[in-house]
Amino acid sequence: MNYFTKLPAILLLADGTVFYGKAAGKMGTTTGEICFNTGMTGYQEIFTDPSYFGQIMVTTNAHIGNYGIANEEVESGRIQIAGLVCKNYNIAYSRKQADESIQDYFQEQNIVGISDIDTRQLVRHIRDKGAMNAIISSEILDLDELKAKLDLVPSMDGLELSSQVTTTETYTFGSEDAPYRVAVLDLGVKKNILRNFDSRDVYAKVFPAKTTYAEMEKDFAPTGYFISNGPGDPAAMPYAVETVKEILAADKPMFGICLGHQLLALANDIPTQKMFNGHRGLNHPVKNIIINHCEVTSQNHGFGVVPEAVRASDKVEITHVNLNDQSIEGIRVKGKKAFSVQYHPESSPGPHDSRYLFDDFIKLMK
Ligand SMILES: NC(=O)CC[C@H](N)C(=O)O
Repeated sequence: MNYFTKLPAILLLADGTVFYGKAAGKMGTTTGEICFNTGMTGYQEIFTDPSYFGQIMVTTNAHIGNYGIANEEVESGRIQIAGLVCKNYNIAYSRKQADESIQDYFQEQNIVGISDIDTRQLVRHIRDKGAMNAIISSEILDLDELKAKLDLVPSMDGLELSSQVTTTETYTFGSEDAPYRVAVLDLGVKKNILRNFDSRDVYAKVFPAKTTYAEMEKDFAPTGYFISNGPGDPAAMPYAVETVKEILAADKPMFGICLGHQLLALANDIPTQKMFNGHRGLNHPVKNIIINHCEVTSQNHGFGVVPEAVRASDKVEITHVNLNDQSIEGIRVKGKKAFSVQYHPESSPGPHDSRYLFDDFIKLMK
């Protein structure tokens, strides 16, 4: 795309609302569940977070692309969002350290976007109407045709997506002679989680989503297990719930983040539910009720554990609560070495308040 020519594009929501904007990224059509992230920075980390697979991302920060793309600043090997909706899509960038422009990056990876959208109006609309599917196109400008395509897109509710983003082969991260060995069940793991392990003397081995507990034990004999973040509906992942149950039965140290938290709840008979609107941003206040301390957290989830079921459970206790909506942000399993949080302590991007949870996991493995 020439810097000066902006071609038309359309964003159609499942409730029939239409936004007209300009083509960004690859010319084409894309679909997914629309969601918004309120972070003021870290767009590249957001684009490459596998938890966003299948979702069209609305960025509320007014400028996207303005500091360019740096090859190192990724959370996985590729862009995972299904599409981008933004206000100012900046092809020119300011940072000397950047390797390329957002436009080259999106074109290389076949990502379709739309810019020049009033994202404040759009976000207020989604906030009031709740999560829904959407379609972006810069090639089909006929609304009936777009609607027909959008009608075919499955709901995120009930969708298993981890098997589409997980590694196909096992790989290791960190130094082989590190004192702790963690088996990572890769449901869509972010690189910064592995970096946080490495910096704490952990040798991690990453396993495909459908690896069983027995296979991980036999192959790696880990000191502890990590259940990763990832996309999709946790209730559609009985295979992973089974693995978590087996790790619990063997009473191995276990830490879960986000999707991993939801699976730890499911393994303790606590159901999960789709949220009206997810939590996605870098400034969500969470209270650690064990030490009576507030953390500002990085979040990205569209499902949650059912709070009443957690409160009624005699198997788990609540460790963290969201101060905006009182949702359950952390649990630990009574009598076991297992705990989890709904938010992202590795926070890439985001504040580092919650990194102590990685240290807590190390203590459990000591
Ligand atoms: N970041 C994550 O692990 C997200 C978990 C789950 N897919 C959700 O949207 O709630």
